[in-house]
Amino acid sequence: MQEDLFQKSGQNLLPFQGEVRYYPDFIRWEKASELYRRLEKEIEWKQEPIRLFGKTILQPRLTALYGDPEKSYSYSGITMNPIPWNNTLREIKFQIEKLSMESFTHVLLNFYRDGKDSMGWHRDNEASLGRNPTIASISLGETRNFQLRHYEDKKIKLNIPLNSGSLLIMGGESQHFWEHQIPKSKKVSKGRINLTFRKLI
Ligand SMILES: O=C(O)CCC(=O)C(=O)O
Ligand SMILES: [Fe+2]
Repeated sequence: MQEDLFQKSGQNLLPFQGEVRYYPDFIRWEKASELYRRLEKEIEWKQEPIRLFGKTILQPRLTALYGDPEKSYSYSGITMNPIPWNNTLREIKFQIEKLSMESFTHVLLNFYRDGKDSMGWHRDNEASLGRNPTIASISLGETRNFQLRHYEDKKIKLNIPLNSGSLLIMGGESQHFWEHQIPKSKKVSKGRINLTFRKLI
């Protein structure tokens, strides 16, 4: 019983081969709503084309990259040049770095306008992230399901509903052995903003 009190957040949710830690109440609810409203307005959202199986399609969500100006970030056949940090993002970065004791150089932002927006199965395993990257992910707005499955045995699956104000930290070997996605949802009609803080080396 007692132990439950201390395990509400931060314990490793993966059974093996990596770490995924969830902090459901990292930002309190009213503050999370305020940050959502600010970021919806302030961020230079774009719908980027990507190459998938030899075809060019538009991503089913809006994105933006902010961060230290000297490094660009390439994934799924696109290269993004970062926009310099703004105050809202700097404030969130500061709080995450304090909790995780890691430092981050960039944040990739995703805006899922409604349940039709999504992100398919992938691993964040670009060489520019280093061997065992720590990725810190903030959720604001509507709750969406974050699904993980083992890369080799795809039957091993986890579902984590990410609520507004939550922080999810992926680390260790997780990007080698686990892939993740945000599936489409018929139940969701409002927006969710996600921020994934990364360290590019
Ligand atoms: O929206 C999310 O929670 C996941 C985002 C993600 O996986 C990514 O940006 O690589
Ligand atoms: Fe990802």
